[in-house]
Amino acid sequence: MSEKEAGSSVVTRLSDAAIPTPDGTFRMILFREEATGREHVAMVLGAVGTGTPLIRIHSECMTGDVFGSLRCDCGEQLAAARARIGEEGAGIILYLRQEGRGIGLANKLRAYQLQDQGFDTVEANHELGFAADLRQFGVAAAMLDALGVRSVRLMTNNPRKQDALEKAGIRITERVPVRVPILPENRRYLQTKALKLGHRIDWLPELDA
Ligand SMILES: Nc1nc2c(ncn2[C@@H]2O[C@H](COP(=O)(O)OP(=O)(O)OP(=O)(O)O)[C@@H](O)[C@H]2O)c(=O)[nH]1
Ligand SMILES: [Zn+2]
Repeated sequence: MSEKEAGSSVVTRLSDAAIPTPDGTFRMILFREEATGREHVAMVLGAVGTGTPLIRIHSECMTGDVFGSLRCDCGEQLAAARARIGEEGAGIILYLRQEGRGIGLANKLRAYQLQDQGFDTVEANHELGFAADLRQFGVAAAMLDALGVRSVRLMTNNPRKQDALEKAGIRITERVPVRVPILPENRRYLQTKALKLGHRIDWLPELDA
């Protein structure tokens, strides 16, 4: 095991194994964030220690990632990122255990109940006493550092994620948009992300409903 520090985050590499997927055989590398005890995952395909690999930093969304919830775009984004990295033959998915933009699964389900009563995703967080987004990305920088990666092309629609990663010491040479289908179930969520959280979702047809 080896410890790595970047910014204020310290991570310890715990273990790893090959994980074959339809998009290629990734190496799953598990890290522990010392400040919180949370275990975060790096899925690494191919050689990434040189150049500027394509990466996705994905925050845990059990409802979308595992169970295919259509309330959000997470599951589609994760699959799209894996496929795109598979096409390039190299890249990294950092899977961060900050469910519900950091409020945890229990509170996210409460937030969904509020959304069913008419609150949007940001208002629901506020109603529960949380800021709109509690996530920290220093741990992602520490994991990249441990993997020998200092410069990346980042797959995201979220400029705040980009800023946070740059502040944590990672150079971003390009932001690569992640296009996902707009469905009746996720349309309002995507609109709110674009209007209130600053996401660049240029393919949303209109922003006024
Ligand atoms: N609190 C809350 N969290 C949500 C809701 N819908 C999805 N999430 C969480 O939002 C996070 C989305 O993470 P990402 O897809 O990595 O990030 P993003 O900010 O959407 O930015 P992108 O890189 O463009 O996808 C996950 O942690 C989800 O669990 C919601 O309605 N309320
Ligand atoms: Zn989600």
